[in-house]
Amino acid sequence: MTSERTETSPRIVTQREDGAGAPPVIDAAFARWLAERAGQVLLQVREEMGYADGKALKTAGDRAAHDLLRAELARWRPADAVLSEEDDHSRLAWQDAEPATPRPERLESTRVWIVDPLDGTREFSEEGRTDWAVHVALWSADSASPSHLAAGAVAMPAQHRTVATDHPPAYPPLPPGDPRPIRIAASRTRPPAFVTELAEEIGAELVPMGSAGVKIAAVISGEADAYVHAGGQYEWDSAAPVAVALATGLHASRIDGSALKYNEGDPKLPDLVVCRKDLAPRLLAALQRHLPSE
Ligand SMILES: Nc1ncnc2c1ncn2[C@@H]1O[C@H](COP(=O)(O)O)[C@@H](OP(=O)(O)O)[C@H]1O
Ligand SMILES: [Mg+2]
Repeated sequence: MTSERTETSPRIVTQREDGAGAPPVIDAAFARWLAERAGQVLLQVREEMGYADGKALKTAGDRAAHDLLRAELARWRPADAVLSEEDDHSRLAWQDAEPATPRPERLESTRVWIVDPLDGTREFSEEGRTDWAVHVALWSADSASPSHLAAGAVAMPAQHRTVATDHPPAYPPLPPGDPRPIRIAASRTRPPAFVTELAEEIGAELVPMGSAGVKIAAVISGEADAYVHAGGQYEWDSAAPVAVALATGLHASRIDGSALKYNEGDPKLPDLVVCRKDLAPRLLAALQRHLPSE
């Protein structure tokens, strides 16, 4: 007996070709699916609008990706809470807001999707740049890891790649035996002064690029040895790429070495370091000497 399918046997369809069918059930694969769908929408927005009005392009991209993430999360994970850059900017640090401001629902939830619909917004609006990303992470109260990140995906549609925890990338290759400067990925448009000082002290090179997700993906692929940032950021800027970095076996922490925590009352998460494990002691020691003042 043969198990080959005949011309007339029914085709098992798990997902419609327009991508609108049921997404994967497993959270990590769902995160990849969702980030990639939003990435396709962003490519379309760029295609349709062009680059003449950068501000309008950024706004339209942010909005379109946010709407897609919101709608798909409401449809496929209706019981879960969401923390999204686009929702939360209006009422960051709710503790300091008007007394009547309600406590965000996500703080009572055991599962919270932390999403950045468009990370590297500035680069998205510049023709030819590929250093922008969509971040989708799942925070779970049940996760055993200190960060409580249970899944994450970073889609980089203009680079035709996604890194995600469903298939964590291999640990980055160790550098060749010859000594060569450490490469630190840093903001292309606003590298913190202390990172420049740190790089000088340890003889490192700065590799400028946009988007926190793209920079952490560069550490994951071995294109950079570390990403060091301080001076301001929010949970959505790092949750998804940190989930992937941790799943790959890399070091990820605050710059004082403490654990990165997500789904906090105030979503500000102003600093972090992501690097290979062998580099962490040296970088953290050097960071101690260069900690920026609050
Ligand atoms: N000092 C700061 N304060 C707040 N957010 C910051 C920041 N520096 C960087 N970020 C955010 O971190 C992301 C990566 O920045 P950069 O490309 O400069 O490294 C960007 O996210 P968005 O593009 O989602 O706004 C940016 O807004
Ligand atoms: Mg961002």
